[in-house]
Amino acid sequence: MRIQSEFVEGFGTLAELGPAVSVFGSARTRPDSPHYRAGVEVGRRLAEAGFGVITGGGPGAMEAVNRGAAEAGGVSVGLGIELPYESNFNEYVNLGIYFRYFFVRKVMFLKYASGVVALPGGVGTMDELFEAVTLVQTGKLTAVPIVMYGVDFWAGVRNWMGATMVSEGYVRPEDLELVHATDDVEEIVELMCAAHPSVVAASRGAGGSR
Ligand SMILES: C/C(=C\CNc1ncnc2c1ncn2[C@@H]1O[C@H](COP(=O)(O)O)[C@@H](O)[C@H]1O)CO
Repeated sequence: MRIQSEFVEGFGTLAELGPAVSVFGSARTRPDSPHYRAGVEVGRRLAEAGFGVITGGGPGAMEAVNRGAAEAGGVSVGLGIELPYESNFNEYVNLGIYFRYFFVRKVMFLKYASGVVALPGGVGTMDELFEAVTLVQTGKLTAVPIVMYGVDFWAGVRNWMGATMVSEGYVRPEDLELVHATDDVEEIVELMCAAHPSVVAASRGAGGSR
């Protein structure tokens, strides 16, 4: 059965991955944009700190993050998705798996994530980000840092959650603290390192930059 084989292949391939951060973001981010440059920096700094990256393996922000990680010598995972039109891994993926089913792929994004970062994006990015928030909020996923990169970009969502969801009683105020927002790539790396001190120690032992 195709669904079962996708789970088996995903678990089998990723089980030995080591610490990695799942990074989501728009397929449409242009290579000449500040958000693409930020994605490259996120990938590069996470790799230097000892974390692999996991993206959707596609273009835009996914490519940027894979590029930064691969160029820094890190593990650069792409979880590709079969789409009605042709889609390939971006050239910076060095460990790739293809999925037909979004829901199987989403399990893989989070089961192997030591943290989650959302770069600016559209509905796909929102879906992946809020899946992570929901699983941590409900205790189905061990709490890991979840970061929105781009304070201005995400401000509307964050403000609405506070002003409407919390005040209507649909979200607990403390649940807002599950998600950090920053414009600083170093803060992302610090959050991941603080949550996973063993990665920092191993990275130092291997001659890493931290
Ligand atoms: C639309 C374009 C390419 C689509 N290719 C994708 N390949 C892999 N993963 C994708 C793709 N499109 C969306 N995703 C997933 O959703 C997130 C981005 O969605 P958004 O709506 O663009 O924010 C991303 O994290 C992927 O996991 C253009 O060439």
